[in-house]
Amino acid sequence: MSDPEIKGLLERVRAGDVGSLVVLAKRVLVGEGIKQAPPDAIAMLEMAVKQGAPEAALQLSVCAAWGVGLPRNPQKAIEYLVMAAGFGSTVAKRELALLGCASDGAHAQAKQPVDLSALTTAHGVRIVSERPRILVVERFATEAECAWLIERGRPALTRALVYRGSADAQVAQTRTNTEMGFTIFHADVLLSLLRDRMAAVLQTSTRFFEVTKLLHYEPGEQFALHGDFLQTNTPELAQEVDLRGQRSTTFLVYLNDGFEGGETDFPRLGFRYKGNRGDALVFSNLQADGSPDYSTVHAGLATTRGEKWLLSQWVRTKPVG
Ligand SMILES: O=C(O)CCC(=O)C(=O)O
Ligand SMILES: [Fe+2]
Repeated sequence: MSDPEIKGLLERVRAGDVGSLVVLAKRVLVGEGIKQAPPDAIAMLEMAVKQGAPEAALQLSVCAAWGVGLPRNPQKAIEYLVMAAGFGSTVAKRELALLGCASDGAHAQAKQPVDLSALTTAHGVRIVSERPRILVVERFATEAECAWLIERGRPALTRALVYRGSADAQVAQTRTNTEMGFTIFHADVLLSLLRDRMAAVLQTSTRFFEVTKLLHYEPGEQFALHGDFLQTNTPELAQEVDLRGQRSTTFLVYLNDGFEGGETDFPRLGFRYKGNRGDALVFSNLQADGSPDYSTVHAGLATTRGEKWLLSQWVRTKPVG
């Protein structure tokens, strides 16, 4: 955002425009065109909430769920969702329904925390291979959760990129599909709990998780053979691995049915997997000594009919800052 744009925004905020206050708060939260100051951003969002702005309550629900600008507190996140629903937000009402919560805040009146354990626990983990470690979790996500994630991410899709010789990602013919990342302005409470569910399967913490990606393949689009571990053959990539850790694990959730082809193919293992909607495939990318395991190279094969939607979570060996 340029200086004149910020100036205009500040003027509208001073004139009492609550919508502009929310826009400004979001910029301040991430430092876009203005100095980053998360506590100020939270204070602005709280001010906007006092004026009944559903967008502000929704953003606060994300901040509380993800621990951005606020200590991580899923119960508090749900309180903000209830507030947004009270201000008339249909998105908040739908998200609360998905989380199994009443949108009238009945639990708050009863002074009872919402039981989130069912949302953050996974059942039916099946070991497909010990070495390399491959797991399948059927019905990891519900149909409603899958539909929600597709709907939330769809508007933000852009061409998927590839990391090659440098730390900057590039367009490549080997990756022709589209993707989006659930950054703080696309994320929501549900996804934060789904990541807890993934962490429960992996017996780790979401602190090691990169930004969760939504992948979309139209017929003919593919993600050609690749390893998810990072190459360390250039100084930039070696430094990146030193600093941020290797990509140790990949967690994929298949979000739709009804396409042909489109399997995740591991040619060196003679293994191919195509989940039904909600099923998860989890695999390790590293050997026991932490070096890349080349037997885990894999491809997202092109679909021959119908589109494919997938949630892709890369997990590092070090906390992601
Ligand atoms: O689309 C697929 O099946 C594979 C996706 C993938 O390889 C990844 O996200 O790392
Ligand atoms: Fe991959």
